[in-house]
Amino acid sequence: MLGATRRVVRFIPGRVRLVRQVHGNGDSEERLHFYKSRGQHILINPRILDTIVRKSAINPTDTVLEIGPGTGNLTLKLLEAANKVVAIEIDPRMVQVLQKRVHQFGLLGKLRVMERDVLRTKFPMFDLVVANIPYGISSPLVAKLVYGTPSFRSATLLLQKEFARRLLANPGDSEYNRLAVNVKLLADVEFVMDVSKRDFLPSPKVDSSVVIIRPKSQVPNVDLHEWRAFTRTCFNCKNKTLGASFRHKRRVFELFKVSNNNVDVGYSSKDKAGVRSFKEKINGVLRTGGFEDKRPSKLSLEELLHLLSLFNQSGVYFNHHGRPGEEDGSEEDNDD
Ligand SMILES: C[S@@+](CC[C@H](N)C(=O)[O-])C[C@H]1O[C@@H](n2cnc3c(N)ncnc32)[C@H](O)[C@@H]1O
Repeated sequence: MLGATRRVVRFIPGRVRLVRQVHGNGDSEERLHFYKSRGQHILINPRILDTIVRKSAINPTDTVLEIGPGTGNLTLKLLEAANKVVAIEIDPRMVQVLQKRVHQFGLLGKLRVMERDVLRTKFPMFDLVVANIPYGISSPLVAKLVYGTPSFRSATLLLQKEFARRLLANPGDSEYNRLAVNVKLLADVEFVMDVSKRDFLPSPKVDSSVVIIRPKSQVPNVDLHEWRAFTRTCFNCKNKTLGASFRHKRRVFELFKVSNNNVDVGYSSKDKAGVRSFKEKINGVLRTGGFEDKRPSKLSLEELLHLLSLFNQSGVYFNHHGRPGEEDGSEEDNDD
């Protein structure tokens, strides 16, 4: 069996733990400080590793992208199942251990390692993602995958349990938030299993869950920049009514500018009258659409899409990319 890991853990005072890790084949021995700040919690339960690989339904012709391979426990199993693995790892010490281990199993020819920060790296071509990701970057990473990646079959991700619950949440659930609604627009999320903190080395403070994100084959015809700016405005205070959220003076002012080609707004009576009538327009959309007393955390994807189209039809835009005739650019955004 590939990649089994026995370990001896010693605690040293201070920030980090010294972990003496002895790999299954006996002759590779590494000493590593695992950094909390990098989310370095190594998955050591072979049963969980096997389930993650099996549930990912990897074809022998697939290229798998692994984010944060660490010391390679998951990588070795992915290399057995896939044609190729591209692994993006930020920590050069981990890269060294990974390459040494993979070499020992004669699988180096199937592995490409990119020693980079995944959030600053353009993804290479791949068929699917399988990864135990660093939890600290879950939100921008999921957004990058779902919003910034041309086409892939699925992403099997080991996530912090609470974060996974948010991705799986539905309107009305307490965990339902902007991230959930943004992901739902473009992808379906399936729950696979919960994973105990005891299955990691060192143990994190939180439990984890595995989910599979599958991009939808048909997505609503909506400008994605406009959509994300719209959900940012709506979910700013997710439990307030939309009527109350859109009453906010600064918000109305910003939307007025965006909807009017970033026009300079001063204190002239003409400008003030312009903003006043724009505010009336917003209120009119909310009233006639029946959204004034609704809370965003209770609205379905379809209802939110309907509200956005009502706004746009009335000339209310949330991002200049959304306005007719504007170029679609690319901008990074954190959805949480
Ligand atoms: C939770 S560990 C997973 C290790 C391994 N995949 C496993 O399952 O045992 C996360 C890994 O991601 C790496 N990492 C952290 N931040 C990263 C980043 N911004 N870009 C790429 N890798 C990162 C860490 O160094 C660590 O190896």
